[in-house]
Amino acid sequence: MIIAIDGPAASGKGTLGKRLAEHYGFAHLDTGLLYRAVARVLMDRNVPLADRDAAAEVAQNLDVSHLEDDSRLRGAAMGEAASVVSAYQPVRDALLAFQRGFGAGQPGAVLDGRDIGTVVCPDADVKLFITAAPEERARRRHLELLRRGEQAEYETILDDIRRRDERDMNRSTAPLKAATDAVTLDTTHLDADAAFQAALKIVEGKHS
Ligand SMILES: Nc1ncnc2c1ncn2[C@@H]1O[C@H](COP(=O)(O)OP(=O)(O)O)[C@@H](O)[C@H]1O
Ligand SMILES: Nc1ccn([C@@H]2O[C@H](COP(=O)(O)OP(=O)(O)O)[C@@H](O)[C@H]2O)c(=O)n1
Repeated sequence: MIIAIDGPAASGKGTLGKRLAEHYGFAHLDTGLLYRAVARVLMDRNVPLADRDAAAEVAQNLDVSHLEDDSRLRGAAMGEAASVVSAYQPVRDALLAFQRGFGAGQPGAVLDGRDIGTVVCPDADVKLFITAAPEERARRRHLELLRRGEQAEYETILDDIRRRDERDMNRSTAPLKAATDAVTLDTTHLDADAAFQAALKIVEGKHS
């Protein structure tokens, strides 16, 4: 079984994906980490993010084995940079096969990102589109960054989130949007436990 989770920045996709995967004993892939990792390699090499050919070359040769271990990937700068390189079609093309093959040989997989229900797994068994008001998402990300020890201003994070959503929704390739057969879950007034319970109902409802 494949569960696809999409939605804007800091809506709780990863948190939910992890919990659903634990609940069902499925593999989980936070696909944002792939784009963050491409951005990180470019930044480490001092290559401008605007260099599309270099970004494509990095994506084609990306080492996907240590994504979860690297806390720098989760920083605010990398999220912004990921959103720039993720708009390049050759970068997306290079990362597609890995995402589509993810979870093969497992009882199931949960993938979260921006285009899982629309492009990566259009035949997913369940598609969730997780949203929350930008102010609530900024509040969550602010807390998260402070906990990680990153300097962060709420207003700056809110601006960053709005700009990134705008870019992700309006790019020509695989824009952020709900698949026509996705169920939208607004978590503005749901804590992580309540969001998980609501998602579980949707998943079970699709399979009962
Ligand atoms: N429903 C929720 N209510 C409050 N905080 C949440 C909720 N879901 C996730 N969080 C917290 O918000 C932050 C962003 O969540 P995350 O799962 O990383 O979002 P995304 O993967 O969509 O960027 C994390 O610190 C997470 O613990
Ligand atoms: N499937 C995906 C996942 C992420 N991305 C891009 O990667 C960026 C970082 O994604 P992320 O999921 O790690 O970001 P957060 O929602 O955690 O802030 C996004 O802003 C998108 O531009 C994408 O284009 N497609």
